[in-house]
Amino acid sequence: MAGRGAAAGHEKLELNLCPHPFSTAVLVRGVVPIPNFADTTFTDPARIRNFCIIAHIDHGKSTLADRMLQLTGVVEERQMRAQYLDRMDIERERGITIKAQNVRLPWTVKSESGDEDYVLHLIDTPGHVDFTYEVSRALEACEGAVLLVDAAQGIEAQTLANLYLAMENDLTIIPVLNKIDLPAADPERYAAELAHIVGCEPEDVLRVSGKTGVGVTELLDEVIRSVPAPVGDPNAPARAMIFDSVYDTYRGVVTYVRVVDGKVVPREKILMMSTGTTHELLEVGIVSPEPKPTKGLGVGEVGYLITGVKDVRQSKVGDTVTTARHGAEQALTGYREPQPMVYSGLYPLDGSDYPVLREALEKLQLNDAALTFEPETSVALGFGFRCGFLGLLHMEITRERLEREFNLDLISTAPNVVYRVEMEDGSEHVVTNPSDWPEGKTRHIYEPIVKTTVIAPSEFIGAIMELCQSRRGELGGMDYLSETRVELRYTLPMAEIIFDFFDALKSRTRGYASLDYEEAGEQEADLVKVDILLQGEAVDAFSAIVHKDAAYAYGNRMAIKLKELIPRQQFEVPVQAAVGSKIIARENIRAIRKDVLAKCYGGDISRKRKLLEKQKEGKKRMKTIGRVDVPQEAFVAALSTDAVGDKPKGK
Ligand SMILES: Nc1nc2c(ncn2[C@@H]2O[C@H](COP(=O)(O)OP(=O)(O)OP(=O)(O)O)[C@@H](O)[C@H]2O)c(=O)[nH]1
Repeated sequence: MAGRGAAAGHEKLELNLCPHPFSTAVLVRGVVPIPNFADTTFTDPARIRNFCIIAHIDHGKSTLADRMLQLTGVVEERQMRAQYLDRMDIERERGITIKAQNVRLPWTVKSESGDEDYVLHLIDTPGHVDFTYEVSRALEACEGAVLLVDAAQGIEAQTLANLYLAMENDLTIIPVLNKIDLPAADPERYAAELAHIVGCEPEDVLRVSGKTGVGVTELLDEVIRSVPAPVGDPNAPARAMIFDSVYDTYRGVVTYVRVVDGKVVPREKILMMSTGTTHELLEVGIVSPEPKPTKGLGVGEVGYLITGVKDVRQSKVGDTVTTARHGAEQALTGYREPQPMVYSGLYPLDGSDYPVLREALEKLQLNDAALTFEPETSVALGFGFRCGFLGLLHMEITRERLEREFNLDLISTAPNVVYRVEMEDGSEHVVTNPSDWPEGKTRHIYEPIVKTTVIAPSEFIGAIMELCQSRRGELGGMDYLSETRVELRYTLPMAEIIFDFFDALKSRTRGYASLDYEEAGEQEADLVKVDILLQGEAVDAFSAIVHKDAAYAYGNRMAIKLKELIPRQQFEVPVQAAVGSKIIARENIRAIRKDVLAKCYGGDISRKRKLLEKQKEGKKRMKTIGRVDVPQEAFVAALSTDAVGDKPKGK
């Protein structure tokens, strides 16, 4: 059957956890390129197979990719580390893939007529719903997809979402059950389930264990057998599709492409077709699994280009690269641009960190085209930025990276979705921030909605329906995947789903339900802006846009929370929640005069002074809202996730 791939020739590979292969490459010492492999560019397309692995979160894509790296010999046993292709610290700590990665693998199929050498390009894709756009890019660069399903869990919501994406892209699907080594694995049952949705026989479902390596050789053989070879015209003007671009501190932007027609070679002038900009190609190469410069890339090949450009926005994902002279006339069809779905304000706890935050966001944006930000000011929080994210996990990860990589202490306001407001006077406003909510009479308010798929054991149907209804959901349909598992489809307002929905769903289904959703336009909604007032003054950081029926609950919750968090002042402070000029909730913080000298009778004046100094220091850290001093911790605590019910749905 299959033989081994070329043996790797790395002398020493440092286990450097860097965002992408390039940073590693600079630090790797003594890497000897794999003989006769790096140079095999301009491979005959008939000998190339481009495929990806798609699966629900945690079903084992990265682990299976690890085994493939080992089996094909591109990474040696002693150099192996888990989740080899997940190069960001955060990815490895959380055990999730955020950036798609690609790697070139040699594979030899042994047959009676002799050995046949092939080149496989594997694209490891992220599984979380926030990063679906990465999956869709990866799919564009492939002809086949390995659809991986955990043999102890069966099909989950993102299994279906990814399968549909792959089918839309006309990819050949190879259904595979993973983790068959687990005692709880039930391959018979789930092979039938998988065969049913893919439309094949249960015997056609391959069974592997990414952990032990069982069945992986057969899987690679199957990829060669069933995934079609790429087709393209080698003599036509070059056309390569950008499916990812990352920023590297040392090399500038590294653009990952799949060549469709013609070829790209170093030192050539290339044209980015959507922007019309030209750049000189400084380096062309492949990733296997570290970057290796080559003489060029031909039809069907996947690799990287370096032009010295410093900003990923100049090398847009979905764009077509061609040669500046005698280039192609017609661009390839691109991807849809990632659109921010969730907005939140990010403020430095220490106001003097504002320039650092700006620089940090600019740096992150170099590598994350989906991140948007613009300056905003808040009476309560000072100077900061309104940032747009793909979802809550994206937001959480961005914030964590900012705090970790740039040493910043940040406070973020409650996230919100984007609303469209039509006023009586005919004007229209797009609201990404509650404080931008227009004054005056509104005619129509629109909120974004999502199509949601929930998969769970059928005993939980009632609980799921109840939850969805309480979140203003509309049932779209229900199907049984097997006798005991059911798929429910709901249309829900995005604002209801992105915050704590997943947690609520998990707790009502004892963790058995899985969820996926996709944007589905907008709907008219009865929304109001709730302001929180301290002594009659609105605190912008606490304002929120909520459904009319939820306004009272939000106002009440925040008022109670703030009453607990804000220290008593020398006068009574009313905490109110208001919709327009109507007060809907009220709490009082009773007056107190704190005498710090109370315990210090008689004696030493220097001790008294010290206490007063300490009190003064403490006061400096307070923000003054009107006459009310609010400690920063109160903002942090009031905006913390449980205060507004916006727990993210990561893993
Ligand atoms: N027993 C067993 N465990 C496995 C197998 N494959 C993966 N796992 C475990 O399943 C968990 C998830 O594996 P990953 O490879 O990180 O999953 P993933 O699908 O890449 O996850 P994302 O990158 O977040 O989408 C890890 O704890 C793995 O050790 C397997 O074949 N057998």
